[in-house]
Amino acid sequence: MRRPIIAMNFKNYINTESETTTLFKQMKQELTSLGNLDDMDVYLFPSMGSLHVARDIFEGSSISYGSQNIAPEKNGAFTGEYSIESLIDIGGDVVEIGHYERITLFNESRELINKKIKLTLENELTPLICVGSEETILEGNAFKEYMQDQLKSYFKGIIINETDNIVLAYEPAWAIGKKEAAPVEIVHNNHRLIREVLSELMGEQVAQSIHLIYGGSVSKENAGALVASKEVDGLFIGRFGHDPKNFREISKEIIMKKRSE
Ligand SMILES: O=C(CO)COP(=O)(O)O
Repeated sequence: MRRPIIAMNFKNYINTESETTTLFKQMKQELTSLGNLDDMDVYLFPSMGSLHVARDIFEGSSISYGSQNIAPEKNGAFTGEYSIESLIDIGGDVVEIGHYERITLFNESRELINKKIKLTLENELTPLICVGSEETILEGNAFKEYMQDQLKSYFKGIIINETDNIVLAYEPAWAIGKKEAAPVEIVHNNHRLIREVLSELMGEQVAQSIHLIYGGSVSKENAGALVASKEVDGLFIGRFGHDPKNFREISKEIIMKKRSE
């Protein structure tokens, strides 16, 4: 059984120590008010300069935190990058890799993403890998072909085991930063197709162990419908989770829908 996931990417929206401290304390309180979350995974990706705040507030709780990016190697000459050694040192256990903004704004190649996935798995952390970030709406065979190509290059030379904790976040570029999320039918169908591709590449058993979540303009209004499919293991929240009350509502939808399956 795959564990349901509540994930949130803060990008560079909330950056100061005081803002982050206030927000994280409120979010922790809101999540606590939802009861025991031992059957869920909560992954938060603060703005990189605020990781120490996440450590101070979430260490020892069931809320995990991680970095929005890492250097492709453990250490060395990578000016301006964040080392996985720092993340491990600060108690992080999840790494976001290959977000659409990393690809378009910072020219990340598939080869580089492949190295980051390898490094994360070698260090026994959880990679949360963004996929499907194409600019145009792709469905059916066109989407499947895109995914075959992307996943082949992302996992090149990597042997995946059922016991590895891997999360793929389907984040179509055309639904990021918008008013509305991708239509529910497209999300559910494309998740099914991603799983088919994973099965072809890695075998059914391994494919079934990989988590698939959706991201792109997730809100308290659309969260319930988006997670109402066994193919969707959770959501990757952005802007519409900045208000702790909205974050609570979105989390509640995920918890309710996944527990009732
Ligand atoms: O990119 C996202 C999560 O990684 C989604 O962001 P928005 O929800 O703000 O569109």
